Amino acid sequence: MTEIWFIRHGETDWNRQRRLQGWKDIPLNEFGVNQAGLLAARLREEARHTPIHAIYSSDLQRAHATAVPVSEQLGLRVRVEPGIRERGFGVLEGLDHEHIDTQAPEAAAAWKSRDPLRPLDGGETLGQFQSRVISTVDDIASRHEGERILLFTHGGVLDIIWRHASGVPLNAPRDAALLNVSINRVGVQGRKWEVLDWGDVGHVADEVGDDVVP
Ligand SMILES: O=C(O)[C@@H](CO)OP(=O)(O)O
Repeated sequence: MTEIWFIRHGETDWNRQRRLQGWKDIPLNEFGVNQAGLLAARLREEARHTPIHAIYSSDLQRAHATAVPVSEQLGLRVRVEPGIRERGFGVLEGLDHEHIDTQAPEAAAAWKSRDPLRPLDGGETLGQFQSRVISTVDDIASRHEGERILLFTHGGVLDIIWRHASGVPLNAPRDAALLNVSINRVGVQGRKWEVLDWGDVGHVADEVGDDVVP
């Protein structure tokens, strides 16, 4: 088995403003930088009794900047992996949740339908995104059999991971939170994925919310 700890990046201004980022490369805000520091301290303590063997990050700076303080504490380099970047939301990127339906009605409807085949103007279909994420994680896991690794990634990626490991279809309601700097533990053994523990934010107490929809 490979034990993977999926970690969502710290907060950005766009998270706070509820604006969709996708492939837009938005930096952490001050609060997010602080969250990354708290996460790094937590993982340094964890690593004393629970060895961690490798660190991967999405190539988007909000994930990478969350991974860097952890890599410094653990003495491990960050391996950049574009396959675990957020979904490309095309014309929806930059829009906030409040105005999305009026500013881009067709794309917003496609996004909210969660139909894996429905095209999203300028972006990835949900099905393309799912295939990219699952094949990337399977590939990484196969290189780390018997090890424990960290993957710094995004809310949409966590949604795909949770569903795949829990057997919940893409269009069914999700009852798991996708929180900034949360640690989400999954075991991967060949084709069998299993949620070990989800939504651990003990290092930041109650300072985080779930802004990921739908
Ligand atoms: O792209 C975004 O704005 C959100 C969407 O869920 O994800 P994240 O903030 O985790 O990158």
